[in-house]
Amino acid sequence: MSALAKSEPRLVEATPLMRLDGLSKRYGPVVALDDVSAHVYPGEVLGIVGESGSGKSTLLRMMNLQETPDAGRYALDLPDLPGNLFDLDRYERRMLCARRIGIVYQNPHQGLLMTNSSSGNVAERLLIAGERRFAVLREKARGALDASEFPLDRMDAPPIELSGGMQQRVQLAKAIALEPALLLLDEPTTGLDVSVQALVLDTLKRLQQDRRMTMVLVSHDLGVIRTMADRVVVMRRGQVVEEGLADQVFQDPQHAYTQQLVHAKL
Ligand SMILES: Nc1ncnc2c1ncn2[C@@H]1O[C@H](COP(=O)(O)OP(=O)(O)OP(=O)(O)O)[C@@H](O)[C@H]1O
Repeated sequence: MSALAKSEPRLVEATPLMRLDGLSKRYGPVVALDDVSAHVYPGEVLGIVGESGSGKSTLLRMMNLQETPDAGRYALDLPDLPGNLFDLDRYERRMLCARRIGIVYQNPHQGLLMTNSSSGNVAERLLIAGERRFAVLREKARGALDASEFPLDRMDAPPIELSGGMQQRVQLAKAIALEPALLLLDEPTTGLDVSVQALVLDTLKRLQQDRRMTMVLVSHDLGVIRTMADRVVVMRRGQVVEEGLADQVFQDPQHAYTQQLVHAKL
């Protein structure tokens, strides 16, 4: 699928950058998450895979502090943060997300102002974090767009005038503009043509390798997870049913549900 070979498995470091412990969330009678725990090591790509409704996006929204669970804890191994990030108030959450967590949504309307310029969308992230100098904003926005392999001659065009692949690159530029500690990707290539999807995945992989970026990638597409992830969490009905190194999980799935997923894909 991708022109870039998957990198060698990275050495596992002792302290996870991110740790989720016992997250549970109900929406009325629907159990979206049931005692979910997961962790991500620095520089690693964690893939989260599972059927529709298994709780993947809910989990990612929690990592982006957009939602609070009914129970559970969330920690990032970064200076000056509480042991449980759900203890932060709304303003503190917003600042932490703007400065340290980037997110790319499946639907660009969720992440972008579609009629503002692409460079303006990226600059907005920098503005929230306190940058006010116009020349610096523009230069940093240009750098982030360039790193996302966005065609710079279109940087003043609004996303609404761009292709789906380019829109995802603007989202990506906005997400990485402040070099976040954690990059969250929620079905970032779903809905794109297969060839465009491969190019966007190549960009993500290049960024990951060059910057040793820590990523959490949610996808229902095993091919995407297989291309990108070092480790995988398999979710079903709000629970983690299997977790392990991606190659192991794909070659020798242990849980009946994972076996079904893997064999359906072959
Ligand atoms: N805001 C909400 N209000 C009510 N129910 C919700 C809400 N968000 C999620 N749910 C429910 O929680 C469950 C998990 O949803 P979630 O979107 O996390 O799954 P998913 O694995 O990401 O699915 P998909 O791949 O279809 O996006 C589903 O049953 C969903 O209907």
